Amino acid sequence: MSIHIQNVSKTFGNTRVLNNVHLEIPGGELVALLGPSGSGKTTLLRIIAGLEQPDSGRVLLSGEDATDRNPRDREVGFVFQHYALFRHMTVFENVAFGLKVKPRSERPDAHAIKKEVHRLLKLVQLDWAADRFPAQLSGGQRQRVALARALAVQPRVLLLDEPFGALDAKVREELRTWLRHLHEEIHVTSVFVTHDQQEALEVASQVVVFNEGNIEQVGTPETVYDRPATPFVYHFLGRSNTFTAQGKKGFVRPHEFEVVTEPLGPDFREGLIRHVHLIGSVARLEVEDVLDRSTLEVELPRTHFRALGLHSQSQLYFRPEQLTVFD
Ligand SMILES: Nc1ncnc2c1ncn2[C@@H]1O[C@H](COP(=O)(O)OP(=O)(O)OP(=O)(O)O)[C@@H](O)[C@H]1O
Repeated sequence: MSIHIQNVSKTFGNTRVLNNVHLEIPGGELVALLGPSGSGKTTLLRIIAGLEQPDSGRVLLSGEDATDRNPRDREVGFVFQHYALFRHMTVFENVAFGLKVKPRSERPDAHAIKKEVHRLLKLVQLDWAADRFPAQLSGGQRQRVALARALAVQPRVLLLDEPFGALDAKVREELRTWLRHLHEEIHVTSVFVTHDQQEALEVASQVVVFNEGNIEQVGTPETVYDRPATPFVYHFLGRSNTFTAQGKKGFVRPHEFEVVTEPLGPDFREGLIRHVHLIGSVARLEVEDVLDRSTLEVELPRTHFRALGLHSQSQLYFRPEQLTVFD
């Protein structure tokens, strides 16, 4: 199901949270709403769900105006950051809940419900946990139950609000990959809110970058990272240095420097390593630019760092391989 957001604005008190937002999400995409805290992502998600009304503008689902449609009639599934599972129900009962409360005319019989719940639990790889209670599961497992529960009513859109926000880094990473695979399997239009750049870039097919109630850019992860439309997008998506080369001021990402131990040409600058952080396979260096005494962040593969024989206080030469300039 496609989602069209047309000129949506929303104000709470004196704060304009969404400012004439326009967004088109084709059916079957996995879209990340990415932006800093308070930029309006959750509000837009709630407006799509029908949990919040826009002050102006429209929401179209599959091309039909759904702005005044009740949340129940929008066929959306919702997963929140804090797994809102029923604690007194088993995993099976939690997933079955949405099916059991359907009006009698639409409700599947007990046998069909059982079959469907087991199919969904297999999909989220938790079939073995059907008889457990939420308290007997890890955070990541509970979040997968929440997802199975949201999918049980066969939503045409899946909305996820910081679904992995409350989990530790390792589990988050596993669930990212898992969500991407799941989406490849079921292909339901999905929109998730995150303030984590890495998460958006790794999981989504399209990334929507928010800033203070405005959309700064919409594009594939590659596009928003490699061709940011605005300085905000550039800075929000990764670490950066301000750098002036040949009279042009621009930005350079830490890994976009070429580092050598001898000046190979006139465009190489001299630097001094002030500090070395070894982080996994990467060496992150604080480098003092001898020319203007500014400090730059430079990253290179640890193996390359070793091969150059560098260490703290070493002298080196560097030049940007890429300078991003905004007019
Ligand atoms: N029901 C409400 N009443 C009043 N203010 C609200 C309400 N909901 C949200 N806001 C305010 O609107 C702004 C945007 O909130 P929103 O939750 O959409 O941002 P967000 O980008 O999702 O941020 P976060 O990642 O922190 O959730 C915030 O300043 C928030 O305090």
